[in-house]
Amino acid sequence: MPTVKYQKDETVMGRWPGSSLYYQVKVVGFDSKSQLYTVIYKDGTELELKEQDIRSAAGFQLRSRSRSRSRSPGRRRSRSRSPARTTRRSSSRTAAAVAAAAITESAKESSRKDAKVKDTPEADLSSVTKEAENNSNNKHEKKEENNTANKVNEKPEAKVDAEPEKNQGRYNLRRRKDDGDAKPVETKAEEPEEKEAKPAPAPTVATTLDFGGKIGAYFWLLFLPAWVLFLLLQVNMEDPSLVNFPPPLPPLETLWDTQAFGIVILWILFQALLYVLPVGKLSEGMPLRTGERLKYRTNGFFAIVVSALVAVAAVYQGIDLTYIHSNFLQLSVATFLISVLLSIYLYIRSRYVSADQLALGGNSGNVVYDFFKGRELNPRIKNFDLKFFCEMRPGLIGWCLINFAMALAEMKQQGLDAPSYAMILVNVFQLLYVVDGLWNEEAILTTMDLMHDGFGFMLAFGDLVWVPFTYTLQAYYLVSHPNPLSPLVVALIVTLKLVGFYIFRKSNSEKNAFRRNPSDPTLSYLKTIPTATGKSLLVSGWWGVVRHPNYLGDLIMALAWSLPCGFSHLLPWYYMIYFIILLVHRDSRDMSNCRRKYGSAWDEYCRTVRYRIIPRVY
Ligand SMILES: NC(=O)C1=CN([C@@H]2O[C@H](COP(=O)(O)OP(=O)(O)OC[C@H]3O[C@@H](n4cnc5c(N)ncnc54)[C@H](OP(=O)(O)O)[C@@H]3O)[C@@H](O)[C@H]2O)C=CC1
Ligand SMILES: CC(C)CCC[C@@H](C)[C@H]1CC=C2C3=C(CC[C@@]21C)[C@@]1(C)CC[C@H](O)C(C)(C)[C@@H]1CC3
Repeated sequence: MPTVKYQKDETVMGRWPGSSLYYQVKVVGFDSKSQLYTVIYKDGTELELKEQDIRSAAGFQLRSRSRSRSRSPGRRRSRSRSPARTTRRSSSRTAAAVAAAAITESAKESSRKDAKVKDTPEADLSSVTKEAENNSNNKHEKKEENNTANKVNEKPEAKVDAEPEKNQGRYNLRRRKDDGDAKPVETKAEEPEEKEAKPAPAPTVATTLDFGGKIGAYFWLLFLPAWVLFLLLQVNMEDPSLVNFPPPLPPLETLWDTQAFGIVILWILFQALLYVLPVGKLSEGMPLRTGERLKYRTNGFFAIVVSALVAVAAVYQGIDLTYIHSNFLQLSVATFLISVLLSIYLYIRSRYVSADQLALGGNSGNVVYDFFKGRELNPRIKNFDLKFFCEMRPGLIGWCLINFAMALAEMKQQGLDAPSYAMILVNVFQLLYVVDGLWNEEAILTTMDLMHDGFGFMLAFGDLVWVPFTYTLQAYYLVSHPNPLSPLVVALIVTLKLVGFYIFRKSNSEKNAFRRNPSDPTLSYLKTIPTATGKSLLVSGWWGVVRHPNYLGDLIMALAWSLPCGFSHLLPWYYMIYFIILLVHRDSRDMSNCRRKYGSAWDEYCRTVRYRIIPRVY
């Protein structure tokens, strides 16, 4: 690296993304194209930093022991702490607040003592921790070794970042061992120093390819639709056993039905209309890399109530909803076509958006992989958020409508006056799940899909086809495979469902409330681990039991959905099996994302909370 400021193997101070904290790092390389330095932290975390976020080690001066002794005890304690320590939240100070305090206090102090500090680039954490600890009633008693690196807060930085999360975009976080063969497709020229307050777009490059990478993307693109077709053919059979493989294929021309296509289009338009109505709350999403917070119309509960009223009115008007049962294959093919067209549109438009609008994972440079995974994080047509809409409306509410139609089909086919217990349980359980999701619609804004994943084929197909046409298999199965249940069994299954629901709801609400307002007084009893990004991790409460308590609750509920169908066939257990695979994979995706984001703080969390989903088992 002949013409660059910092040399390979040089030890320097690198700013941690989104904060004004500097750590000792080693320069590993420099990319002249992107003008980024690759640096490695002591804990092995590798980042790419701009030159302006690196300082020479000599420019920093760690506070000497003798000097620190003259300070208040609160100040002294703070310096020995690592970014990955466990703290008790008393008066609700969290890492975000600590980081904010670090920034604002250090800015205030630097202007107050301008004359004194101007030419003394001295490292200082005291102003940060003073405010933080005062606010937490000095309960931060636990001393821990700094297992990341020597952390210091550069005092005389005039343009400190008021919102840590705003700055994430300037860095490309990756671990050395995760390096894939992905090529950077879009990087942005370095912005001048003066623009630091408004962060530059992210050099969004997918370095870790999920789902088996490029080859995997080809596989999933072919396999997922074929699998849905297989399931739908299977459930139509009298004996849907794997022994009867392959199920007989209907003539191809019968798969297409223009009326079915029209019905699906009308349904999506109807849901879109309900979504844009100025009814309900406008909720703010999590801060994006640019610092912006998008607004979402969270009127999902209103949408499902109106949809239910329309469905019931339609039945009273003599419209035969069992059409859905008898034309299930045709409806699914029509929806599949729409999801493919939508994915193509999404991919094309993603080629024209700026780098800071891309998701970190779907930008590998490989067309097929990016088409599958999705490139753009929040594709919108004006205020109409396509990802949010597809995830929460047509498919999710369609799931309930289809279940309802299956109950009517069961009554018709079995000659019943009312649906069977099993059908009622499946309908009510899944309706509760969807209604709960829509009632707490705001909580979706802190989930992986909304915050991190791009919108491409996987989610478009998942939301529009996978959810309504495979999550309804239990109800479909019951139409022609009755399974009588005794009241005791019903009671046991209901209890199981309620237990699962309680865990699911409580844990999701706890995390959502914490992410939305880390200072929420109702959460002040919880312990947290601050991270160097400014966000904290919950380490007690539900998130202290296992690392994904919400998945645990969801799995228990899935069990309660399959049990009413009995044990005669594997098909109604398909959801349970698929869901275990999905959540285990999702958990490991989330683990590596969080490991990359939070470095040693995440390791600390994993050491404290040892199990992923099931306590003492997994
Ligand atoms: N029925 C279905 O088909 C499916 C249902 N689901 C359900 O959807 C819900 C959302 O799931 P999903 O989006 O996968 O993930 P989560 O809602 O579990 O979100 C994971 C994120 O939470 C944050 N986080 C993780 N640990 C902590 C902690 N200790 N303290 C604070 N924040 C933490 C991290 O984000 P950050 O730190 O960046 O905020 C992490 O990336 C779940 O209930 C799941 O069961 C999911 C998939 C399919
Ligand atoms: C096609 C692939 C193999 C898998 C695609 C996965 C998607 C179907 C799921 C990814 C995350 C989802 C969520 C829900 C539905 C399924 C998908 C889209 C969810 C909306 C269901 C209702 C819940 O209450 C929820 C927590 C809001 C769920 C959020 C995640």
